[in-house]
Amino acid sequence: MPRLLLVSNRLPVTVKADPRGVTVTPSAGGLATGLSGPHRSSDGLWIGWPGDVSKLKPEQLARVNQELAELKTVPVQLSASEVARYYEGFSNGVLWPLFHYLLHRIPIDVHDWDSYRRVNQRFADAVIAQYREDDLIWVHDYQLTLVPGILRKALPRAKIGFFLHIPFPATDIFRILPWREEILDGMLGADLVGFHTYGYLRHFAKSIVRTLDASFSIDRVPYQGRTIRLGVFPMGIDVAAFEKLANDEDVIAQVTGMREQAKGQQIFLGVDRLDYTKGIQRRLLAMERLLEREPRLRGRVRLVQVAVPSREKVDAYASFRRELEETVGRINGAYGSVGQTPIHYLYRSFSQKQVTALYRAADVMLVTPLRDGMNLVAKEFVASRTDGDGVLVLSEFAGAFAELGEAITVNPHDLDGMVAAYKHALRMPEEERRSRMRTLRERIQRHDVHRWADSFIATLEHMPRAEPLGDESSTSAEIEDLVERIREAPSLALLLDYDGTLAPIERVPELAAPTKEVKALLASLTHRSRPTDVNVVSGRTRESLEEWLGDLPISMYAEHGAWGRERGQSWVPMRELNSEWKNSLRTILNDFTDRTPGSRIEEKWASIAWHYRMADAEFGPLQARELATYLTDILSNAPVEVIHGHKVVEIRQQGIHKGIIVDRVLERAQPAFVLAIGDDRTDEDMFRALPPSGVAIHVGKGRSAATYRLADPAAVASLLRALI
Ligand SMILES: O=P(O)(O)OC[C@H]1O[C@H](O[C@H]2O[C@H](CO)[C@@H](O)[C@H](O)[C@H]2O)[C@H](O)[C@@H](O)[C@@H]1O
Ligand SMILES: O=c1ccn([C@@H]2O[C@H](COP(=O)(O)OP(=O)(O)O)[C@@H](O)[C@H]2O)c(=O)[nH]1
Repeated sequence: MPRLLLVSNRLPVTVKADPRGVTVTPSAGGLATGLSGPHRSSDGLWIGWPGDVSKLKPEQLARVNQELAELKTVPVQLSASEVARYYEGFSNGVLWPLFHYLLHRIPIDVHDWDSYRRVNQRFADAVIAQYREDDLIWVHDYQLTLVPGILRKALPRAKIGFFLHIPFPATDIFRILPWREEILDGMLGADLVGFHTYGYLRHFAKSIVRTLDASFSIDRVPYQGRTIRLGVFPMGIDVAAFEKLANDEDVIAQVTGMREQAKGQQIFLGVDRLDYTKGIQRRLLAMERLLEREPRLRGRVRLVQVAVPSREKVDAYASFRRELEETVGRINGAYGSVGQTPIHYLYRSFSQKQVTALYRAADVMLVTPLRDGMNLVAKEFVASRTDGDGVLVLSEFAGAFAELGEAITVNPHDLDGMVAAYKHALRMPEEERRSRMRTLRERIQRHDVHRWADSFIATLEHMPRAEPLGDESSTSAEIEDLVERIREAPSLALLLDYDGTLAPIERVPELAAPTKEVKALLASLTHRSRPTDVNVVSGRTRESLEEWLGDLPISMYAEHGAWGRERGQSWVPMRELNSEWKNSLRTILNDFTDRTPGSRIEEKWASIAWHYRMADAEFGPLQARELATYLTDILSNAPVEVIHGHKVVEIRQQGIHKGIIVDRVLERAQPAFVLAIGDDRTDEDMFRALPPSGVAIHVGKGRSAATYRLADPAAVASLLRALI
């Protein structure tokens, strides 16, 4: 197995310093357990933040670093300001509430993006420093979404996986984020992007379509010359470890103690980080309503709520804690008595052993988040019930819901429904409880955390390595060489595309008029000391070219070569035009345009184009596919071609393409050197028709038959200027 480089915000260690010294101990969280096997067996490294070590003395820090190295971990130290801005400010103040659909928890003014970007760069730098050829890199979670993108640029052929542990929200929520493009682009730096559920995967894929103008098919995303695979990998837990703990003598003694103490009462249990996503407030309100409506239950049920301190410096967490504690006080004040308290609220963290004892002691486990990526507590409860009893109440908004359908399911936004679920749980006959628990146990046993880690790693390992696209611009030395060759040629013909080559692409095509500089440049080219034939070969109409370039001493070819106006002459068709086939199309195209808001028809002489650039990012392509299939079918005997281009379906008379202009120019001008420049698929026809001595330049990224590449119209202008 290749070496594994694991990257997560937190290292799976706990650093403790007290007057006796400092210790670094591996922590027992879900991720740490699941990945410890592959980490060890691949002789891998884990890169992450070791927690706040700022108060350690230099000799203590040296000791910590040595222990971290022994544990095969690489620390990324964060300053107090980075913790405040990258971790608390952006990751947990913005991304966390947004991805959990809780928009009102996001501060109005967000300004920690810069720090998020810089810290992601620091994590990526730490990976790059450790990387050896053939390593597998696995980056985790929302704190590090930019890391795969940064790594892809530095290590184009590396195998990179990314796993998101929290929900990916619906597109309309996600696109609120001003940095949505950067986040998606960062995640797509990976070869494999994993999610807990298919719902999250689908939301991600749709966001790609809407935000990056990319496409996807089932589980593949073609993006920047690579194919990224999306996968569903629901995380499990270390079932064997929980089963073992559940049967531990100490644990059983604790369970007996708790049950004794709660004699005559049914125990409801909640175990969560104190987080507003976990639905703790509504869980309490439902309990309050139950006690209010069912007086006979007062003194007969208790809710033990563990609330682990979490992200306390984030305002939303601090205010949520106040709200929660007020509710606990109110319920206990109203329904408690000298001898009993309905809500046992424990604001601290417990060991895995203590948590397992709580799971075993409970009658009803309440897992009722408003949203939760997975929720491992639900699975740990099931794993701990080696006695086969216990009822799980589970929110349909937890990722775990996709696997644990035998639980009593609740919508935490429906308080009456929650109350009904509590009653159902209290009354459920033992036989039914055991039957449901049996099925739940079988399911989590099969899909444990080791299987989760192995299956992600195996999928990543077997993916083909990304091949660099080779679409970098030509070097300045290469371009200087080319310019020299052209300058030496006794005569020259230039075939220049317009949009994307002489003018930048505009969202509204009518706005792409040439600048004064470009027009002056074209004019100067015609005055070179050696004969120079300047041709603009465009997909635009005659009218557009005439309006924009008609006063220049150049030749122009419109509609991909259907029409030409050669220097000093008037517009003539380049082929015999036959437009009868158009009549039958107008009704169909009008119908599609009416049904597709944002689309429009552009009628030219030799073609009709249906543009959908401004239509809905998902609906437009769907309609276009239907239109193209339908037209190909009904026009199979007509002398036309149906071309599905970028955001356009074009129906064009057969035999008309930019390639036909190459022959015409060669024949007319007999140039010693011919140079064609273009950015689009239609320009490839021109490149293919060049004689062996001709040279083609592609503008921008993407595949092309051209030998040279320039970045953009500005680079084209500077090359043309060098020819004068
Ligand atoms: O590191 P913290 O800020 O203290 O937060 C603890 C972790 O919380 C989140 O957990 C998520 O991952 C779980 C496992 O996949 C999943 O069951 C749960 O639903 C998620 O909320 C967070 O994603 C981690 O990065 C944090 O370390
Ligand atoms: O006092 C506690 C309470 C919880 N946990 C652990 O914290 C994790 C919580 O994971 P979950 O996926 O449920 O939610 P997250 O906190 O990651 O959002 C589980 O493994 C719990 O066993 C713990 O170790 N001590």
